[in-house]
This record gives sequence, structure tokens and C-alpha cells, in this order.
Amino acid sequence: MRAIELNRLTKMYGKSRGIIDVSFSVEEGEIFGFIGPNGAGKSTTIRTMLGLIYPTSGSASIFGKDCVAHGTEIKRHIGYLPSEVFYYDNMRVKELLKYSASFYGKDCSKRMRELADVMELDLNKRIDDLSLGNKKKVGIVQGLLHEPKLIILDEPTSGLDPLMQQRFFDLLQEENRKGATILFSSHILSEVQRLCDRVAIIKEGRLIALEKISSLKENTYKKFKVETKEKASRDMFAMEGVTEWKEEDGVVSFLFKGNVNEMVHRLASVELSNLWVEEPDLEEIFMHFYVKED
Ligand SMILES: Nc1ncnc2c1ncn2[C@@H]1O[C@H](COP(=O)(O)OP(=O)(O)OP(=O)(O)O)[C@@H](O)[C@H]1O
Repeated sequence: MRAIELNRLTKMYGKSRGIIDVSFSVEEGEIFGFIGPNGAGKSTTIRTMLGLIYPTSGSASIFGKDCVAHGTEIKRHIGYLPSEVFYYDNMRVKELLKYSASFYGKDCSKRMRELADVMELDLNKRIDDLSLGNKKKVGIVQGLLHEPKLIILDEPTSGLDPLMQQRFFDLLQEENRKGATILFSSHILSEVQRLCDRVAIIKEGRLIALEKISSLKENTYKKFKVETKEKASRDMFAMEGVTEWKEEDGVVSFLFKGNVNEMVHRLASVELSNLWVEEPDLEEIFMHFYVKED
């Protein structure tokens, strides 16, 4: 069964767009990345999926159940970490987490202590005494407490130091091994690249790409860097599949998608003094999508 299925999901805020015609699905057991710059529509998509706001048109379902019709039931199976967390400041961490756990009708105290240990969170502290990073940890523990089947994380790492980010990623991978599906929204590409199997890229409210991280990185694009004996011109490498052409200090670089033999032929016709062929990082691929769409 699919964990998430969005079908032409659209949300307008009055006349201004939130998201338009967003369709994708996430299989059970996947770690799925959802990336795009600020304002692209990630939070709107997530909030609509969770039934926190209503779609203008289209539909979203979770484990086969429509998010509007079965919102309450669906939420039992979801652990959600919002991008910004607000709490009752005068509560202690432990009280807040117990209060959250009470909604799930489960005894989560053992899991609460385990998670707090891993994330080095002091359960006896008052919320208003916590730093931003520690408040984020409360959100993480709160989201994972009831061992949800689906974990939805909206920009989860902001405020966490690198050590805690790593712990958190390990924790997510462990939850995934135990069967949890994860939707991870971020504008930081390197973390999506590290953790996710597939990624959806959203821009100005519309989905512009849906790919496997591995095929994005390995099969689709190669980054060529070329040093030429003569001054390089754009024409030298102008062929279908070449994008992101740049020249810096006599070294030309570009992304290439297509038959590498054709590129090798083209390179053979130019006098080279050096050549590098590399895997582009996701950032470069991502920029390419954005430039192309513009
Ligand atoms: N409550 C709201 N009322 C009106 N417009 C909104 C509201 N919430 C979001 N928007 C608009 O919808 C669009 C998508 O915003 P959204 O917060 O979903 O993007 P995002 O990708 O999550 O970005 P960020 O990381 O900055 O939160 C933006 O243009 C935003 O201004």
C-alpha cells in the first residue's frame, strides 16, 4: 500500500497560490525527500496532507485513507515535526511529552526516556528554559514517541548542531529499518542526498521533478570539466544535453545528460590539456532544474 498519495493537490490562500496540482506518491518503507526553496510550498503540502488545512481542489490520502474524510484516524499513525514549534512555556519537558502521548492512548514512557537519552534532552527542564535547538529536540521526541508508521518532518534539522543532526539521522534510519515511512522536507540538499531514496522538487507551488537520488546523481548527469589549449568557446561543446556551461580561469565546466560516446567524440575534436569527469552534487543538479524551468 502507498503511504502517501497526492493527486493534483491544490491549495489557494484567497487569490494567492500555495500549491498547484501537486501529485506524487510515497511507497511504504521509503525515505522520501521533499525539497524546494523558501516559499515553494513544502509546508502547505504537508499541512494539507495532515488535514490541518483544507485543499482547494485535488486530494491527498495516507495509507489509502482520504486526508479530509479520515483526518483524525490518520493522525494516529503519523509523527509530525512542524518547521516551527510552539509550546506551553511553563510546562516541563516530561509533562508536555506525557500530555502528547495521552492523545495516542499508549504508554510511551519507556520510548520517551530512550529518545531523550539519544538526543541528550533533559526531561526535567522547563520548556521556557530551553534553547532553540533543545526545543527542536522536544519536537523530535514528541514526533517519534508513539512509534508512528509515517514520520513527516518539516525542516527538522534547523537549530541542531552537527553531532545532534547525525544522532537524529541515525534515529530516523533505525525507525525506517523497523518499517516506518519518512517524508523529509528541506531546503538543504546535502541532507536530503544523505538520507533519502527519492526526491520531489517543488518550485513556486508546482512539482518540477520526481526522481531517485541515485538516478539523479549517477545516471542522469555527468559534470565535465575541461581545460583547452585554445581559448574555449561555447560552440565547442554546444550539443543537446549540455547545460550549466561556465568558464572560470581557463577551465570550462558543464553538466551533460545523454550518450557519453557522443560527448567523447566531441571532446576528441578539441585539443585538451586536461579533463575531469565527475558526479555533480545534488545542489548543481537542483540549480539546473531551477534555471531550466526559468
Ligand atoms: N497562511 C497563509 N496565508 C497566505 N499565504 C500563505 C500562507 N501560508 C503560506 N502562504 C504562501 O504560500 C506559499 C507557500 O508557502 P509554504 O510556507 O508552504 O512554503 P515552504 O516551501 O514551506 O517555505 P518555507 O520553508 O519558507 O516555509 C508562499 O507563497 C507563502 O507566502
